[in-house]
Amino acid sequence: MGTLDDERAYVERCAAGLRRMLDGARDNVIVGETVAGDRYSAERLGRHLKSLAKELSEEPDGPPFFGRLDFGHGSAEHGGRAYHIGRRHITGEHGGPPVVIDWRAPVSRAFYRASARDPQGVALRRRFGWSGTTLTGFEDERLDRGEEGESRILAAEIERPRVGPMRDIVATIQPEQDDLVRAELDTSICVQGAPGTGKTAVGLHRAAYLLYAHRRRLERAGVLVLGPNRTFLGYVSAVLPTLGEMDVEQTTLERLLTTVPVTAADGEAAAVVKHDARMAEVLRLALYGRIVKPVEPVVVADGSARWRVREDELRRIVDGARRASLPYGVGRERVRAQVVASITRQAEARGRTANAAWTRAVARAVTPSLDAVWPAAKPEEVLYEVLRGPAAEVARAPGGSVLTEAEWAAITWPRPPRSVRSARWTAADLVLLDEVAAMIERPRGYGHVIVDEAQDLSPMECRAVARRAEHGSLTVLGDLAQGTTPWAATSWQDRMALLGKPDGRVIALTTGFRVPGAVVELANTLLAALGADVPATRSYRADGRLRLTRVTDLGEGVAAAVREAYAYEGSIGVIATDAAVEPLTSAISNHGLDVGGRLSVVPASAAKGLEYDHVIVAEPAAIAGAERRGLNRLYVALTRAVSRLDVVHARPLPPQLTRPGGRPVDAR
Ligand SMILES: Nc1ncnc2c1ncn2[C@@H]1O[C@H](COP(=O)(O)OP(=O)(O)OP(=O)(O)O)[C@@H](O)[C@H]1O
Repeated sequence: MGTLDDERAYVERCAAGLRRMLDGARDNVIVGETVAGDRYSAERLGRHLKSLAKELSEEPDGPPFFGRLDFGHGSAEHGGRAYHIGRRHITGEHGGPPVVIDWRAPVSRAFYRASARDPQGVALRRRFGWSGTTLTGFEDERLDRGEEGESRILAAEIERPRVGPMRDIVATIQPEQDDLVRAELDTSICVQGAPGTGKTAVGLHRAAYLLYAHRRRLERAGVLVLGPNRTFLGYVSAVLPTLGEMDVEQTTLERLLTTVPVTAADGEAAAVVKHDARMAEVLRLALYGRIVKPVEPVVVADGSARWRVREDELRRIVDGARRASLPYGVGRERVRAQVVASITRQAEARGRTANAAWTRAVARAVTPSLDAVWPAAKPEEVLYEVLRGPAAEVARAPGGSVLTEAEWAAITWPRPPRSVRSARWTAADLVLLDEVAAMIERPRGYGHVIVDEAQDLSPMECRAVARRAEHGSLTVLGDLAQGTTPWAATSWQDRMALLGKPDGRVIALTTGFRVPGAVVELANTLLAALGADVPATRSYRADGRLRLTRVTDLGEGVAAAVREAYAYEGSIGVIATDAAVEPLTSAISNHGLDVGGRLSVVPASAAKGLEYDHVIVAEPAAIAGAERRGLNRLYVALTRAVSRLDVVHARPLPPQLTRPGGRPVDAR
């Protein structure tokens, strides 16, 4: 079974194994660059080996394993064997069995899933405790004897103060999370989870798992992770590389859709219309409205000959291409090809040989006729026509009746730019431009797309994501209670349909690993007022502290709370309305306290998905009152704390925030 000394000796074997892998990878870099069949594979192989060599040599000296499974003799497949499980596979000596098994391998699954009730052949599960790279101890569960208990190592990992960016959770993935991490590649899933239930962690580990299980397919097709903003990505983007996965594209939807600079902003009324699913129809009609009925034949001069495609034939060609429901750009090229084919037939009937150069020349020569019936289109031009105004005039154009007059008035430019080149685009316009671009030419898709904070996606944004997962699958992560956009989701079924996966399973995660129990209780009192139909959650954490402090001067009060927070280790986040960030930053600095380092002052609008060890929420009533879904915003702010939450307020607290049981919160 192994004593601590045995296990320490095993750590040495792992180190030797890693050295062997590193030497092997280095040798292979040299060989790989010369042996691969073609340039593309040589490059790929070379890149792969180089990154493996780099990874292995730069591997932070993390623990080589975190767990061990000893199978009982009764297990058919693994009878009597023991396996160490770690973040990465470590090869054994002389082609022998690996010394460490990757956490994603099928056999590792039992580490996360086996229980006394269902031991899955496991006699003993061992969890290791480390201090840096020193193995400090282990905990055993003799599942074959029905032993299974609360793990101290697990609790310590979950309750550890947070510093720096988010870490992986491979050592402590919970069974309900493991189910989602290992869901089949072809299944799209939607995870509804209260704050801190590990949605983001699950999404990232699912990406790593899928890449392991379907490496070939996904390396080619690509995996995309979409987060709500850059700060969030900064917080989570190190997790996949530490799991050895460098090739996942992690970005925000806005960045993914940015084809033109955003230099203007919409008011809420305009944004709401622009994000409505009906805009897809408006844009479709505007784009296809550019196609006009042919009124002239196509005539191509060719030396002494003149080739002609009659008006009625051209009309048939155009109608046929329209009916084929091809992307607009492909339709245009089909019309061109059919016109050229018709001319080729005529020419050949007259004894002309149609070689490639001649065909190309004819194809060029028909462009003016093609432009007249099926003009080339750029997304900006189409959107310019839609937003150009005046509203009443645009409303009469194709697609006019899809929106009401008031809606047209909301989105058309009050002072239209002179030309498309001088148009100033907004963030919502990016989504519309993407819609048009995709109607002209299908965008690149991915094998798997993971979208976080998905409750905030608008119907038009969902369509943009759906297009990228059309031939792949989706992991949708979110919490209906945390929706803060005007178009936030109220039901996952609707969103999954908009995301193109109406049959995607919706699964709830209900155990919170971030927020301490007392804080969850307080935040939960808001739920009734949020109108979101979400299951109740419980916190895994019995530790933590909640304090409500009424002050006369908010800046002073917050600075005092910060000073106290500095006495503990871990990150500190002050969360306030966007407008209060500056004055509070000054107030904190004026008290001689450093902003930056482990203290951040965060606008409530950017706090989503983040967590701090100690959170100070400044003036909840102001956060709740700052926007239409201000109470949802407050719910997000209150649920960022890992160890301690201070609520500091000069104004009365919002009445929706009550003590469990319904008593209003007494500030003092
Ligand atoms: N099984 C686990 N073991 C250890 N830590 C975990 C586990 N699951 C989640 N955590 C930790 O709990 C915290 C919250 O996780 P995460 O950010 O993924 O939750 P979330 O559901 O996305 O939250 P939110 O809705 O607030 O964005 C993180 O620090 C994460 O590492």
